[in-house]
Amino acid sequence: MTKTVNTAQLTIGTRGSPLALAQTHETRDRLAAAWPVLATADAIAIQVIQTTGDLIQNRPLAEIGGKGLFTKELDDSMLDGRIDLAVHSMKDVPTVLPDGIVLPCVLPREDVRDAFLSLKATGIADLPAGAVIGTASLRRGAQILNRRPDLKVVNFRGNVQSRLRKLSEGVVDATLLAMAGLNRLGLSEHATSALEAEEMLPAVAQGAIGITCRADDQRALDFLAALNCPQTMVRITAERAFLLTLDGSCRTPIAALAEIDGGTLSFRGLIVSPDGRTIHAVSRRGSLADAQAMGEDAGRELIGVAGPGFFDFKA
Ligand SMILES: NCc1[nH]cc(CCC(=O)O)c1CC(=O)O
Repeated sequence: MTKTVNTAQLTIGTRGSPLALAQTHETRDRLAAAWPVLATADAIAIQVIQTTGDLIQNRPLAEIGGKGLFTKELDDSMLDGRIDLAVHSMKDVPTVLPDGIVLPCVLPREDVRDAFLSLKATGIADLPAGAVIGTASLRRGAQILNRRPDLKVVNFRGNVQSRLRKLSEGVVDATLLAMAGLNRLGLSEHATSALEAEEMLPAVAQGAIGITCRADDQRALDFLAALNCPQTMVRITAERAFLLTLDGSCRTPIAALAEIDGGTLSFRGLIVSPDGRTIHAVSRRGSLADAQAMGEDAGRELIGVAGPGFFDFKA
């Protein structure tokens, strides 16, 4: 059986931020390299779609609330058939996907660490007392306050470029950004240092790019199968199972990191109160095949330790 593939109709949907576009271009290039039929100039179209998270720039994400702030409009476009694939930062993808949409592919994971950026200090430890940290991330703010209760955490949003500008203007003394984003934008020279996981445990799925398609779109599933990185999939499966069990979003102070060492999967997770005073951590080791169960089990342990009301501060 032969089937003619209408390549001109493979359309990738993406947010319009420079980081989202860089990730989409990486995806397009990998598709073109894997599939000669996708290597011609107009074989792959890119469609920029604005999401609610892109529109609302002046409020903390935690306040806007709701899941899928950066994904809903892309999901709707895909279900309507206007796009075939959507490229996401996995960190922004809700743990439960909408009916009819699947995640068959994650690209090889970038640096998972958070970058520390400051013109005044080399790391969290040597910031002057009372220094102001700009971050919109409850996870980052709470972990910093846990170590340095004297620091002041202020809300700080916007894309990578605008945050770098505010840092140079002295609006804040330091900020944190994902190393992965800086690397993908070619801006890693702006990182003063990279924080190891012992000091700042990253967000669930930080540094991973995921590509979704319609569950019934066999052509898209075939194209994506060639791009999937199985190790990254195992790692984010454990981390997302942990997040799902804790019923958290990227707006709750939850952090997790799964790593593969030979045939062993090791998992670390934590939850922290927004003021940084209370931290509960968990770790697990096991086989790669148990990724999902390991994340769930670690999540249940933390619920048991912290009590079900731990996240009651949630909006
Ligand atoms: N929440 C926004 C977001 N989503 C993904 C990244 C960075 C890239 C990644 O983690 O894959 C960022 C910016 C940041 O946290 O600095």
